[in-house]
Amino acid sequence: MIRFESATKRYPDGTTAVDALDLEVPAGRVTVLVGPSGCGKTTSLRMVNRMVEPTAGRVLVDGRDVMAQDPARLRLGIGYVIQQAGLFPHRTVVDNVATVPRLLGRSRRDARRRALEVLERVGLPGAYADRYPVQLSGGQQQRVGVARALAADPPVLLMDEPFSAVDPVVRGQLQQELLRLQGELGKTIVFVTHDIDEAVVLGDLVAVFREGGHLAQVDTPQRLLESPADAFVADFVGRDRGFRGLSFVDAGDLPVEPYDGPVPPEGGFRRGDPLRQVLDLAISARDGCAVRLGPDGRPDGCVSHEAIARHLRERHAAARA
Ligand SMILES: Nc1ncnc2c1ncn2[C@@H]1O[C@H](COP(=O)(O)OP(=O)(O)OP(=O)(O)O)[C@@H](O)[C@H]1O
Repeated sequence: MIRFESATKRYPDGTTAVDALDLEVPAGRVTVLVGPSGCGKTTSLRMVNRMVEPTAGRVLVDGRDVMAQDPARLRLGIGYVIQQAGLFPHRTVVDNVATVPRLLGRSRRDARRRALEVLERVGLPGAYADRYPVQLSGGQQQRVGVARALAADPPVLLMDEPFSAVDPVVRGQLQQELLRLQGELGKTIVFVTHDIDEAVVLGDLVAVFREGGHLAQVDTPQRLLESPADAFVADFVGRDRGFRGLSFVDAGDLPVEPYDGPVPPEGGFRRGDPLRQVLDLAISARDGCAVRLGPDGRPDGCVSHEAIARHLRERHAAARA
């Protein structure tokens, strides 16, 4: 677990980059720091591995003040991924990834084996190993950056806008791959982005910063979308937050009506699917109904968008009661 205790960074020119940050980053989860440009996200992230040293307050990793630890040793347990991967251009992909295991004293052969193993994990099989970074696409370079950060198997991973330089489609793929990888590895990840959609997709917890290095709200994505703490957060999470919030609501207890038609061209939904998908299906269907599929893939009911709206009204009333 990482804990910021009134962590503050003031620069000599008088800029307060981070102002008395109190934040608990739970172990084994993804915590996203999000906010407009210049609000102190990167500075907060870099206080974890001592690339930036707090001028007041403390940052603890597993209960130990980072300032009491040797920076080089501290960083061996903390992977770091940055925008545009930051790869060594004159080293091959496999050598880029093998750098940290080599630093940790592994033999050349051992480090290479480990590098190939993590490259495979991030979706880059052996064929890419001996290429140079310039011979890879932006998305592939980012994967190498992630592989390099994972090579020493650190419990903590710091990721600073790692997917901002790639196009939206590749970005979506990288996000899904990170979630899959995290499902297997369970690292403690601190992820910086200025994109609230990315924050909501990736975060178990989302910390919204406002200008001046202040924390505006820390919550689960669902709570953030449903109950922003104030007008700043509401504005930052965006106007369609109500609709996006439905991504976190399960369609399991939607009341369905009998249906004996075929599977419609737009497809159907299943019990565990998010309500956002069901509502979208209902709105796009010609008759205004989303078809539910049973475990055998055959339709077993349908729900109209009016019924979904009623269900949501009842849900809100129950939450208020
Ligand atoms: N070395 C420095 N000296 C003075 N001010 C600095 C220094 N480094 C950063 N800052 C200021 O600290 C504030 C926070 O910067 P930081 O990089 O943490 O913001 P950020 O939220 O990560 O922004 P972005 O999304 O644009 O990367 C900014 O106002 C920045 O100009």
